[in-house]
Amino acid sequence: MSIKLGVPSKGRLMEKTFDWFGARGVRLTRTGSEREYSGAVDGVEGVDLVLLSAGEIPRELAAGRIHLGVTGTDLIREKLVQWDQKVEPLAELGFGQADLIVAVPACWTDVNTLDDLDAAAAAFRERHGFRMRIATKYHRLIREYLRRGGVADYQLVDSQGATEGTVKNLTAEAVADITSTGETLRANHLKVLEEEPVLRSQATLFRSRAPRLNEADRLALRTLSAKLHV
Ligand SMILES: Nc1ncnc2c1ncn2[C@@H]1O[C@H](COP(=O)(O)OP(=O)(O)OP(=O)(O)O)[C@@H](O)[C@H]1O
Ligand SMILES: O=P(O)(O)OC[C@H]1O[C@H](OP(=O)(O)OP(=O)(O)O)[C@H](O)[C@@H]1O
Repeated sequence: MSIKLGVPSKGRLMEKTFDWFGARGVRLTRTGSEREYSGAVDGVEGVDLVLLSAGEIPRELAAGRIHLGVTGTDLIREKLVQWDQKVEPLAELGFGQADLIVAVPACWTDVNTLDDLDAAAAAFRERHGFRMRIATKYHRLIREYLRRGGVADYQLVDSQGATEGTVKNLTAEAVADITSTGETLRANHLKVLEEEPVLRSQATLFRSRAPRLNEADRLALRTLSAKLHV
């Protein structure tokens, strides 16, 4: 066996993850053609690179199919029930920072807080005969947040991407999504509720609590952890 390190297979998270490891003397590279999902780890023996969708890394860590993994804290908390029993955060990587927020149309001038949203949701149901739709891919986190915030009369509709477009497309009245610069929200005439974010997320290196390691793997993991100072 060997230690398996899961990292995002594309985009900004992949590049910045490669840079973060590289700065600590562990070189991650993609091997093969541009479209082939295989990679290599130089600088430490007994560690394999596994390129995965950021969204699948939580599940792979929980199952113990990878020993270490880089992904956003938002995805860990959304996808793993009792996440802290399944994975341990080893280091925040200082990129991929984004807030999970709830946003409503900017023209809803009297809706600025969760209390306002609750009132608007009740009025919406009264008027339209169905519950206000909030588009998101963060079903568990948002349901829990709205329950704690006392918002009741709503329904979640699933949106796996381009979530801010759902309001214009008339498939939702509000959205709950990740934002960093706020540009996508502004461009789609949405405003964030004046509340603490549901969650502040960033890219983080996690260790799986699942696998039992043999002596060689334990040594490889110790060597890697020492290099990374985690
Ligand atoms: N605009 C952003 N700025 C910073 N981080 C972001 C931004 N959008 C998303 N992220 C973070 O990037 C991580 C991956 O996001 P997402 O699940 O959207 O990945 P993806 O690029 O669609 O990949 P995949 O579809 O392969 O899972 C999440 O942890 C998320 O918080
Ligand atoms: O606040 P901003 O800086 O504008 O960033 C926010 C956007 O970034 C993410 O989308 P991504 O680009 O990952 O595409 P997606 O819609 O497919 O998730 C997120 O879902 C928002 O749409």
